[in-house]
Amino acid sequence: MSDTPVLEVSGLTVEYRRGRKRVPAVSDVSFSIREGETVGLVGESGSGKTTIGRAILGLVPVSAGSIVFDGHDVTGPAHHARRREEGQIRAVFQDPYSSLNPSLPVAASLAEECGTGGRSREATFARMVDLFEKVGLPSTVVSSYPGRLSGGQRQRVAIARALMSDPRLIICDEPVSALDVSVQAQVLNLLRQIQRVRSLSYCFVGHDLDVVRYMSDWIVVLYRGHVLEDGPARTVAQSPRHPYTRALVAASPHPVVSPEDIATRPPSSLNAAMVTTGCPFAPRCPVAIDVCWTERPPVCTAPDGGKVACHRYDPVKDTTPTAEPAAGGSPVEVPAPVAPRTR
Ligand SMILES: Nc1ncnc2c1ncn2[C@@H]1O[C@H](COP(=O)(O)OP(=O)(O)OP(=O)(O)O)[C@@H](O)[C@H]1O
Repeated sequence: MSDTPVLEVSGLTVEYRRGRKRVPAVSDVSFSIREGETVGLVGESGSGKTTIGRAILGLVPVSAGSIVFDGHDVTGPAHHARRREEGQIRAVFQDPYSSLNPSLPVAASLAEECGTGGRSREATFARMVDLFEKVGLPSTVVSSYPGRLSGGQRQRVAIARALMSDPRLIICDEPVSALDVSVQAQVLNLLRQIQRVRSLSYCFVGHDLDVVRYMSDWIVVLYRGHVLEDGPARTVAQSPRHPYTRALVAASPHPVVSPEDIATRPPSSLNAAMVTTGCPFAPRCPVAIDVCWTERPPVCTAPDGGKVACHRYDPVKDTTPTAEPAAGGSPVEVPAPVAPRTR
């Protein structure tokens, strides 16, 4: 794996319009992806994972921060056009069926979407057959209609399609969530195998920490658009520092709280207050203390380069407490904030 960052995301903030309001979906997110590396974005529904992927793909406007790909600023749709045309950043989404034209054979659908790149029809067709073989599909699939393919085959087609332009980075957004468990491992292993051969970089989006851990070198844990923790995948999954990550690990393979729970949770005035002042996880944190409701947590750097945004992080013990604080208890000594840095 090279040390060269292929992608550098710094202070990314994305807001969506809801009526007259602009609501932040992603706030001040920073991470980098090196050549041949996989960075996993994990968090429950609504944490901003897909929005980050879409911002990298240039599909949503960026309110603040920057996205640098291969040394070039590609922040926002306009700056991104050239890289997108060159196909250097591609995506594999959860539902491959939605992006295949059901009324066209697979080959025609792919040629229509990806273009021929200056190649003849025959050469394009031959390249598809070659890529299909590499992703474990029979060559007959090129002339099949999408509706005739299994979910696993369709996802393999989506992977082949992403590879058509020889990309350097692929955004894998929940690529196995819609597949049978028996097929999930096959597709994940295929992605890993392709990565090894091509030194591809992945930004792997998922809500299942086990899957994200399996695929990633580095994991970024998101909660309501904020990074609560990041670090080497093994550390985050096996020795989580943040109370939220600990809850995610304990609940894996299911998120700590179901999406339905979040959707039906009434927004209290306390919740509303914490959005602008305290830690976003405070309303659900088992070890939150007064300061967690009123002040943004400092971003502390752990010994292995990982970061944790938590008032209760103890840099000496390199952990956060797991028990409820005693009534009126005071926080552990909080280290001076360390500016987030890309690795
Ligand atoms: N087009 C949009 N317009 C307005 N709000 C949006 C839009 N897309 C996403 N959001 C909001 O932005 C926040 C982050 O959504 P996002 O889909 O990025 O999260 P996620 O972690 O990928 O969730 P999921 O796993 O359910 O896809 C959510 O509150 C969501 O409701």
